[in-house]
Amino acid sequence: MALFFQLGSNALSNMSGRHKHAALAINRAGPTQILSNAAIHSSGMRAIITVAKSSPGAQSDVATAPMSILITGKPALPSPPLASILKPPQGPITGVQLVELHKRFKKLQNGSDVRGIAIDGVPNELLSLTPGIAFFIGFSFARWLKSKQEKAPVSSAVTLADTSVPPVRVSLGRDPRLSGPMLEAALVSGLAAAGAEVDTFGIATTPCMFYSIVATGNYNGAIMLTASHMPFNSNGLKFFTIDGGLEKTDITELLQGATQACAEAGVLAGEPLSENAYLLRSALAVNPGQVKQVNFLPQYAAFLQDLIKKGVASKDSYHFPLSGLRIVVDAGNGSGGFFADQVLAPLGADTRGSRFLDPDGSFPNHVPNPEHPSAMASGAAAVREASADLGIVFDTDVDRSAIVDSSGREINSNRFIALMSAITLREHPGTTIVTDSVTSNGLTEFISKLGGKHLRFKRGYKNVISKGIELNKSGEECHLMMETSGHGAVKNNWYLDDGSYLAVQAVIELVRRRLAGQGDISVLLDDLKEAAETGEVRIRITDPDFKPHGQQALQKFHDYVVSGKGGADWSMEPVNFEGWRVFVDEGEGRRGWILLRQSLHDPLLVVNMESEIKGGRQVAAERVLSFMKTECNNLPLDLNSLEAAAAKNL
Ligand SMILES: O=P(O)(O)OC[C@H]1O[C@H](O)[C@H](O)[C@@H](O)[C@@H]1O
Repeated sequence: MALFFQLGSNALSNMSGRHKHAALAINRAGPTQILSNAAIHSSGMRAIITVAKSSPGAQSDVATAPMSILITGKPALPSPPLASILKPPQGPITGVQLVELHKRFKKLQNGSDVRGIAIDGVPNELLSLTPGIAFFIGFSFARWLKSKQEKAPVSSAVTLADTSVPPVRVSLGRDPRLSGPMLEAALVSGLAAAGAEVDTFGIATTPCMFYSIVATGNYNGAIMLTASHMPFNSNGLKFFTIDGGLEKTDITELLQGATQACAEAGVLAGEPLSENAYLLRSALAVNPGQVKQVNFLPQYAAFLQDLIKKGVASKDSYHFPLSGLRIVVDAGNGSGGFFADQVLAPLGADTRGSRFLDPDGSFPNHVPNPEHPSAMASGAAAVREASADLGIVFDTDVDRSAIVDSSGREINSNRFIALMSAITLREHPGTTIVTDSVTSNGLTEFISKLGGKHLRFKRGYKNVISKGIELNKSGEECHLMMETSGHGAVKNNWYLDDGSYLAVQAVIELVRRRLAGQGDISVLLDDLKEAAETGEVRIRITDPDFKPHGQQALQKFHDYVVSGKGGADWSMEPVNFEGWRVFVDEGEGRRGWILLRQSLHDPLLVVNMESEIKGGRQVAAERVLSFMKTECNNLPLDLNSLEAAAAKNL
C-alpha cells in the first residue's frame, strides 16, 4: 500500500517537525530546489524528497548532484471515504480531451519500452512520467494481462471500480534511480487498483524480472522500472510476459489502455493535480494483502551461479570454479553490483578492486553504459589496478554488458560480438548470428571464417532479437543475436536480452581456457580485423514531422550512390535492411563503409562510418556533407554536426 502527495516549493512552509527540519537542512546545504515529486511509502514509513542542487555559476542551469533524503515518520494524510475513490471528479470527457490525453501517454513510447522525464528541475526537460501517469500505466498493464488471460478485448477486462475479478500476478523491480521508489509505489497502486497482486523486488535487473516469470511460474507479468543509461532525471518501464519482452504494438495498446483508464477516472490532460488526487484516493483503496515485498535477487543470483558451475563443470572444484581468479565488476552504481557479491564471490572469485557496486541513482562516477568510453575506461582501469583476470562492465539495468581482458583491453561493441560469436560457433557450428546495422566489415569476415553466417540487420535490440526468433521459426538456426550497444540474446536463454548471461558466458570461457592452458580470453579475437577509424554523426531534422524528410534524404542518397555521382569508389552494399550502406574502396585492398539511416526513435539522420585509413573518417564526412549540400538543400536539416565532423578529424 502506498500514499502519495505532490510537494511544491510552498510545501516547505506547510511542513512540520522532522520533515521540515530535514527539508531546511537541504536548503542550508546550498542553493537547492525542491522538486515537485515526493512519495511516502506507508509500509516503511519513509518519505523520499528528491532535490537537485543547482549551481548558478554553471554554464547552463542544469541540475547537478541530485540526492534523495529519507525522512521517517507517519504520513499525515487523512483517508478519504472509499465512495469518493471510485467517483470520477467530473462528467464524461469529450473526444478532443481524449485525444489530448492520449498524446500525453503516446509520447512516452520508446519502441518497445516506455521512457519519460520523472524528475523535475532540468531546464527544457518537462516532467512527463509522473506518479499519476505511472498509476494508470500500471492499471492498464494489469488489465491488459487480464484480457490476454481471458482472450477478451482489453477494454472489457476490468473496470476501475472492479476489484472482484480473480487477480493477475505481477512482479515489479527497479534500478536505483531517484524517482524509482516514487514510481514503484504509483505502479503498485495502479496494478492493485485493477485487482492485480504485486510482488515488489526492490532493486533488481531487467533480465531477473523475466526470469521471475519463467522460473517461478508465479507471475503473469513483470515490470522493470528503468531508463537504462539515461540521465538521473529520466525513468522508464520495460514489460514482460512468459513470451518475453512486450513488443512495440503491445506498448501502443498498453498506452491506449492507460488513456482509457484515465478517461474513466475523469482525469483530463494537463491536470496533474486532479490526476494525483485521484491517485491518492485509489492508493488508499488498495488491499494491503495484494502487495508484498520479495527479496528475489538471491534466487536469481543462485541461477547464475549454477550456470557457471555447470558451464565450467570442474571435477576438482565444482562448487568453487572461480577460486584463484580475480574478477572485477564495474556496475557504474546501477543494479549490477550483485553480480560481484552474489554471483562471483560465492563461487570463489576474488572480486576486490570492483568498482561502483553500490546502487546510487545520481550515477556519480560514470554513465553506466558499456557503449560509453568513460564506462569502458573505468572498467579497464579497475582491471589494471587490481591485476585482475577479467573485468565486467554493466549498464544500469544489466541487460547490456562488456568485458575487459587481463591486459586491460576493452572488449565491447564489435569485439564483444566477435568473442560471443566465437564461443557460440564452437557449440553451434554454422549458426546464423544476427547483429545491428552498424557492425564492422571485420566482424562479418570473422564470423564467416569461423563458418558462421552474419546477418547484419537493423538498429534496435528488439529488432535484432525478433529477427533471430523469426529465423529459427522459419527453420534457419540462429543462436546469437547481438547489438553493438552490448544488448545480446542467446537462443538457449529464452531469447532474453541479457547482459548478465553474456558475462556468465565470458566467465565460463575464461575458466575453461585457464584449465586447458589456452591463454587469455582475447586470444579468441586474434583474427578480428579492426578499422583504423570509426565514427557517428547525428544530423537533426528540424521539422517536427521528421519522418518523410528523412525518407526523402535516404532516397536521394540511394540515387546519388547508384548513379555514380558519389564517385567511382562508392558502391551500394547488395543487402540493406535499414538506410543505405555504401562500400568505400579505399585502395590497396582497404575497405571502408558509410551508412546513412534514420534514428530509431529520434528526429535524426545518422551517418555511421568506418575507414581502414587514418583520416578516412573525415574524408567520408566531407563527402556526405557535399551530398547533403547539393542534393538535400530543400530539406529541413541542421548540418552543423556534419560540418564539424568534416572540418576536423573527430
Ligand atoms: O537509432 P539510434 O538513434 O542510433 O538509436 C538506436 C538505439 O535505440 C535504443 O536505445 C535501443 O534500446 C537500442 O537498442 C538502439 O540501438
